[in-house]
Amino acid sequence: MSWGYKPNNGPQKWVENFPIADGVRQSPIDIVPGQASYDAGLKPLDLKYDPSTCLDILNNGHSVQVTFADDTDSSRLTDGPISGLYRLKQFHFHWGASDDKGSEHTVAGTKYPAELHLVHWNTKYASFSEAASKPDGLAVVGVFLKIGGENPNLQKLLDAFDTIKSKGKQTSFANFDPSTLLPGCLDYWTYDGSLTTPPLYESVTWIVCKEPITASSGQMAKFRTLLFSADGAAPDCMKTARVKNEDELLSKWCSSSS
Ligand SMILES: NS(=O)(=O)c1ccc(C(=O)NCC(F)(F)F)cc1
Ligand SMILES: [Zn+2]
Repeated sequence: MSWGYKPNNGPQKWVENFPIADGVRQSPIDIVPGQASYDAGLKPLDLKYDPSTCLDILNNGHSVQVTFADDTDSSRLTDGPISGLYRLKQFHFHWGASDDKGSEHTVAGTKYPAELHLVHWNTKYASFSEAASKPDGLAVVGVFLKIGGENPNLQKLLDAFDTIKSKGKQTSFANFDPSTLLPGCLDYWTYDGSLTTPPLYESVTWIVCKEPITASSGQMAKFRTLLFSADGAAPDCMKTARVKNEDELLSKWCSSSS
């Protein structure tokens, strides 16, 4: 039985096979803006993405993921809270069964309907897999989705969902620019945390954007048509999101405007 989001294999059970679930820097957390400390030493994020590095879109059974060619530095993250250069590997989403929940991080207890994660790895290591388990191996940019107007950039992804409805399906997906999914303002909170799904490696510098992007309720409903289950198996609608115990956040807050 592999990990998932059901009562018998979900977040409360992950510690049985992944004891680091009880670790010291587990994500997600509740971000409490009033308790975050401002750090004037933090730089604005520098994100540069090359749409020609976009490869394919995949239903991996616990999210929908868009994967990028990471053999060059052309899609990368620098500055912000990190040192060095981190290459974009993939982005994916977490969402809920209804519009009132779904994000993994919360802001003073507020849940958003979904959360986008842009996953980057530190090029001081030879590959993503080598970086994935190192304390400074990964940097994930998180962007909240809130219900609002139709998002035409998000729609390009949703239009591909019908061909990757069940687990394991993937299809080519070219020339998508992930920066079209970023908010206008890139102010962020940052803290040292972990992967939010098994193996829960404590290898992530989290960079959570303060400003959400929008998706319509209909667009959120499209995420929920994706299935956890493989072709032929009993259909099991995908709803993701791990919500960890509410603990203090020792975060730093950057305002690139100041
Ligand atoms: N939801 S998250 O924290 O952005 C997140 C990002 C990446 C992975 C991932 O690549 N797991 C596979 C690995 F690396 F071999 F462990 C898991 C979770
Ligand atoms: Zn994620």
